[in-house]
Amino acid sequence: MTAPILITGAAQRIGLALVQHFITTNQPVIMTYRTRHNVIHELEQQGVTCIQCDFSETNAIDQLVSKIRMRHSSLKAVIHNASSWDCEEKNHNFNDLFDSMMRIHTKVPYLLNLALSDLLLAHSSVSDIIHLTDYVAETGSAKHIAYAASKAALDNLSKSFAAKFAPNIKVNSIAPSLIIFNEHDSSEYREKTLKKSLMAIEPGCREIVNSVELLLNSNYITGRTLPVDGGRHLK
Ligand SMILES: NC(=O)C1=CN([C@@H]2O[C@H](COP(=O)(O)OP(=O)(O)OC[C@H]3O[C@@H](n4cnc5c(N)ncnc54)[C@H](OP(=O)(O)O)[C@@H]3O)[C@@H](O)[C@H]2O)C=CC1
Ligand SMILES: Nc1nc2c(c(=O)[nH]1)N=C([C@H](O)[C@@H](O)CO)CN2
Repeated sequence: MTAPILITGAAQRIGLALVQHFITTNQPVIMTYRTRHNVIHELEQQGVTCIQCDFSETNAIDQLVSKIRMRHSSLKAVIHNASSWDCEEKNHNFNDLFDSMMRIHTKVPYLLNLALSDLLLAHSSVSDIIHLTDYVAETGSAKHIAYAASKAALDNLSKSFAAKFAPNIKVNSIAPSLIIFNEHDSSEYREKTLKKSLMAIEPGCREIVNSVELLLNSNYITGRTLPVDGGRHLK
């Protein structure tokens, strides 16, 4: 029985694209969702283990880990995708904003990596941890200050955990810039955002699927950050 891949926050967009990709490759998947989107039923019908989990709740991590342990004795990979793109302009309670950003983007991956490390080590070959960070982890963001700081902390976890778990577990970050817009994004915002990168396109989720597969298929890349940003750093 092939060990499953765990993907957090995978009921929509990039996380869902990863789940749907692994279904096509017959790779078992455990996914977490906060909101039970309509797609969840379909995923369950396709054999995906779907676990409801709101990481803002105190016991969420312990409950998730125990549910995983009840069914599985090893894991092929853990992909930390769950995220909240919140900002100071929308949330003026800066104390809460900072704590929620750090919790979902840094504390949850940190605690899950430590709690699940024995299942990753039990995998029959080298396993993987992949953190979805962000281009702004490197540059900062005046409009998403706490968000960017939390993603920078998440990126730093890749270095520490890579050193701690080598050679049995590879640990890397993927740092995207624009991958997919949100439905509510205005045409002005879209136009402005597209101009931020050299490629000037909205690449779509396949870019992240390809990046995840590259890391999973490597025997040598660890402790690194894979930038997926259309050359934004050269604009
Ligand atoms: N989309 C893009 O262009 C870019 C994305 N990224 C990163 O890539 C990853 C995927 O991005 P994208 O698909 O846009 O992500 P989304 O903004 O669509 O969020 C993904 C999921 O995270 C879940 N989530 C949010 N907060 C919590 C929580 N407290 N507990 C549990 N789940 C939670 C959401 O659940 P719910 O459905 O209930 O809201 C959502 O389904 C993220 O880490 C993001 O930061 C980085 C740069 C660009
Ligand atoms: N959790 C999320 N994080 C990010 C999103 C998103 O929709 N959800 N979107 C972006 C932007 O695409 C940005 O990269 C370009 O404006 C960043 N992070």
